[in-house]
Amino acid sequence: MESLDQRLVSSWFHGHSSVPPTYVQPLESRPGCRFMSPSCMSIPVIDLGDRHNDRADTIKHILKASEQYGFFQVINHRVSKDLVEETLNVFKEFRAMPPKEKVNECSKDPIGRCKMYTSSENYEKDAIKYWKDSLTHPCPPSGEYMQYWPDKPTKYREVVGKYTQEMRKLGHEILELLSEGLGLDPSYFHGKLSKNPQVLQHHYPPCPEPSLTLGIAKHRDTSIITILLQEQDVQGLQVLKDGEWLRVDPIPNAFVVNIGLLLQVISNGRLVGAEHRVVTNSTMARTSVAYFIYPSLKTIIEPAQCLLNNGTTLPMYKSMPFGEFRTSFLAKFPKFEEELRFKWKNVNDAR
Ligand SMILES: O=C(O)CCC(=O)C(=O)O
Ligand SMILES: [Fe+2]
Repeated sequence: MESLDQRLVSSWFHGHSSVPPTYVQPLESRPGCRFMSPSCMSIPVIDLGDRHNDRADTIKHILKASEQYGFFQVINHRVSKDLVEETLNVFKEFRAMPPKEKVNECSKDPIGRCKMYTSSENYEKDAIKYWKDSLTHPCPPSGEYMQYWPDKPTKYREVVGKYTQEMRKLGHEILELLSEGLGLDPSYFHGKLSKNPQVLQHHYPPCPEPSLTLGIAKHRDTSIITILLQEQDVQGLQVLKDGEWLRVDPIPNAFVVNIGLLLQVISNGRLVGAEHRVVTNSTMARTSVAYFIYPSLKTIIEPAQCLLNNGTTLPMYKSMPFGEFRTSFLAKFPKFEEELRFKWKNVNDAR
């Protein structure tokens, strides 16, 4: 059997003028133009540094974007441009290392929380594979697990350590705005709900037949929110809005933020954990870095009590510890969200 370093798309794609049959998506999943919106349509942009707007305005905009799209970009976020560049560079240096070395650098954690994989986390189960390689590890503020992170390139731990601390601050700032908008305490997400952040870097090599493949299948994130850094000049991310795929084009010095399924549940369905996917292209490799805000495994995920107005509003979702949520999501995807929903026949049945 092939080893992981041999399976990585980046190890073998050179010199292929067509994609192997196992990478050809069924017709209905292919990234055709049929459902593509005009490129003038885009997700909202939230200016976090806008001194002309007051906080109430920013909250109004961010809430509207989260209700209508579940996706937005943030600009003027105060994360240093140099640090963002250094982070992308360190991941690109990682991506250029020999395959065996990459896999070795990600295989130090005895229980596999720091790891590399190709296609998806479920490679064996993926009947059709995805055109990407990924590297992931926890990045809690305590610094725990850092000894299992890659230590090549030499600056990896220093740079990714600083970057994930900045993401934590930015994540809290965004969650404070969303909390205030929803009517929750501004610090609602500061404790166990954001205790287990995870970083996930994707490398999508150029693909000889982009119209037949996908980098990531249509999915929702199982996070509270996700903050994504995408390379300038390489398009790939798309979000499903009203039945059409909308491109999320990179804009300078911005992060893409999306609402995860957990926040959809906590907000009792008010905010949308939107479906998204990644398409490939034939000329340029693409790197993206996702920072997921996750709770600790025992944290109960359920609609926030204070949004149920003392029992006068029905909860739309069942309660579940995050650990169980993750396991069920992976086992039952894509039907999980449906199962999580209460199906009240009428209001009186519920009481
Ligand atoms: O690479 C991207 O642009 C998106 C990645 C993503 O959706 C994910 O990691 O969940
Ligand atoms: Fe995602």
